[in-house]
Amino acid sequence: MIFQEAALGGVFEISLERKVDERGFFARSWCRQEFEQHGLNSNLAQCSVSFNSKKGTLRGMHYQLDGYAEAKLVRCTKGAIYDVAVDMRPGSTTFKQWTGTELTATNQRALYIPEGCAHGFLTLEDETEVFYQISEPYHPESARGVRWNDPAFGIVWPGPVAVISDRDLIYPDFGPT
Ligand SMILES: Cc1cn([C@H]2C[C@H](O)[C@@H](COP(=O)(O)OP(=O)(O)O[C@H]3O[C@@H](C)C(=O)[C@@H](O)[C@H]3O)O2)c(=O)[nH]c1=O
Repeated sequence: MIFQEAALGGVFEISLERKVDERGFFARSWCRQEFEQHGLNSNLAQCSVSFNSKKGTLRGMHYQLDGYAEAKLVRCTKGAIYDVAVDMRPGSTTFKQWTGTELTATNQRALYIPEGCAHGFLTLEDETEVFYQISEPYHPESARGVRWNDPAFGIVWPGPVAVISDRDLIYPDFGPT
């Protein structure tokens, strides 16, 4: 696997290192040892699939509170997404900054999002499937979110939002509580 750290501390773009032959290729998509060598969280509590019927579906921006904070490895197995992480770690040098990248079934790239970052994506095609590996169990009581268009973060999305859950639509502006 090829690890490239993003501008947001601890976020990595991970590409496949393909071993190509006449049949196609073989490539490792997750490896505990390589994750540990790069200082990434190698715990794996669950894998999940998110299917999105329509282009312009936005899910996010989600995170879980300390104690249940998740590291996520996100991959697009059908279609295409613009995948975004926002740094929600007070004290981090990149607090409130964001990074985004296109993950597609064709580029086969994954994004690693560390604990303390909010995560979300916008689908760029109909019938897009996203595959997650997540380090911690789902704990809805600890789930939190920030709004996709909150000016506190200024995320620049590559297209309009057509489908979004009621919950994700109404997160209040981020600020001191
Ligand atoms: C996230 C999650 C949801 N669910 C259930 C709750 C609900 O009935 C249904 C849909 O849940 P949600 O509306 O929270 O799904 P969704 O909005 O797709 O939530 C996901 O968004 C992206 C951006 C992430 O980063 C994920 O970690 C997760 O938070 O699935 C689980 O059973 N386990 C899980 O781990």
